[in-house]
Amino acid sequence: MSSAVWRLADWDAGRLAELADTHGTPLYVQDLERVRENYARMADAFPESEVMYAAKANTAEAVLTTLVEAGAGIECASAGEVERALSAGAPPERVQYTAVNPPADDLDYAVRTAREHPELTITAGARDTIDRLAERGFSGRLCLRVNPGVGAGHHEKVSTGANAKFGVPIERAPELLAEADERGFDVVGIHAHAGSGISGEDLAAHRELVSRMGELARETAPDLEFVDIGGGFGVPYREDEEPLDLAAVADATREALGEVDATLVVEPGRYLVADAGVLLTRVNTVKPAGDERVVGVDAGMTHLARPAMYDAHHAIRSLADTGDRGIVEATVTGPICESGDVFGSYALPNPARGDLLAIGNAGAYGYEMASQYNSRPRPATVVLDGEESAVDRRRETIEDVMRLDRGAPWL
Ligand SMILES: Cc1ncc(COP(=O)(O)O)c(C=O)c1O
Ligand SMILES: N[C@@H](CCCC[NH3+])C(=O)O
Repeated sequence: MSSAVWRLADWDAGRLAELADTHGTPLYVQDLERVRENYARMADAFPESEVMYAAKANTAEAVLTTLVEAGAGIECASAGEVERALSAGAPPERVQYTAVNPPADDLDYAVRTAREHPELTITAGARDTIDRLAERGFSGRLCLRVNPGVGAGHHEKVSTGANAKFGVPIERAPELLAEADERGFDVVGIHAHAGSGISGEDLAAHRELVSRMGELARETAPDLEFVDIGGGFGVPYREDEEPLDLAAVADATREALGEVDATLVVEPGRYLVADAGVLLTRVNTVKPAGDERVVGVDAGMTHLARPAMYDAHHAIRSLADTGDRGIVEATVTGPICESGDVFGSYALPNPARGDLLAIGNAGAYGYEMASQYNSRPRPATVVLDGEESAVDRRRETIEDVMRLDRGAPWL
């Protein structure tokens, strides 16, 4: 079995430096072999279950096809993700669209797609959504998203299980399931998701969610096909953090679920892709600031939003030939005109202009949350597979950024 943790030191510095020279920076690099290893570990821990990859973590085409080929289904948060999953070859019966306050266009798309592929499952988290599906003539495979009343996650902004935006209160689920059944929907599953980045003490909250879902399945819906307990499996972001003991988590999950006559579904996103990705960036500016150095790099919050958004920590490794420059405390900042555009403070070999740095664990919610704020083009993604490498997403240009503008000369 592959190592449960892959740290920045495990990346081949020479190869990353070559990729940066060839493709420029900032550059996302995603290792498909590591994605396969992560999937295999998850599938191994949950052998009689279905693993649905939460595509929102990373929709690079090669990542989706790699996971589909490995056997994963795909959990999608939008019409765009469903389209990506299907075009990556996911069989429609392994695709789930989780509708969260869905825009009309998404529902139109989902219903049209379900007409063509009746095996597709649509998950609704509000009675309103069920009504809107019915209005569009949908009576196919329906899953009900439940709000179990217990949330978890690495930050309050990613804890969903007790947030009223997500799902119907668990107490109302029996009534809504029965009603949907009477209205002629093919009610196939129940779903809940505690939140993202669950580890340590949060695991107890997750077990509580699983136990409530088990009870709901036994009590009200004995002929469901599946009970989906969401994703959220955490990964270590700090170099001294331990990885999840996935086998123990899986055992505790099965115990908390109890006997149910339905398939257990898990929806990992981060766990499958986070440590398989790095963001490469070059130092542009070095400024002394008291005992510290302010180190400006060419990646910022528009490329990797997590530090600005959640104060998330991502390890940074210098890939430069730093000789005996010594270690300094460096505040690593981006090029965006916001004070929050800071990755954090790092002890690094004294950085110099042109040094290449690798930012770790960038494979999940990295490129996906990138924006064009400050009219900054989004970076390229290169995927690695053994000795092979390929550009999965090309770097945007300023023309790409302006493509939709009214009156752009090339329109
Ligand atoms: C419904 C649902 N499923 C799965 C996931 C995947 O979460 P994670 O990437 O933490 O595994 C998310 C994101 O939090 C989600 O909202
Ligand atoms: N975007 C979050 C995870 C949220 C997942 C979506 N429910 C993060 O980077 O940690």
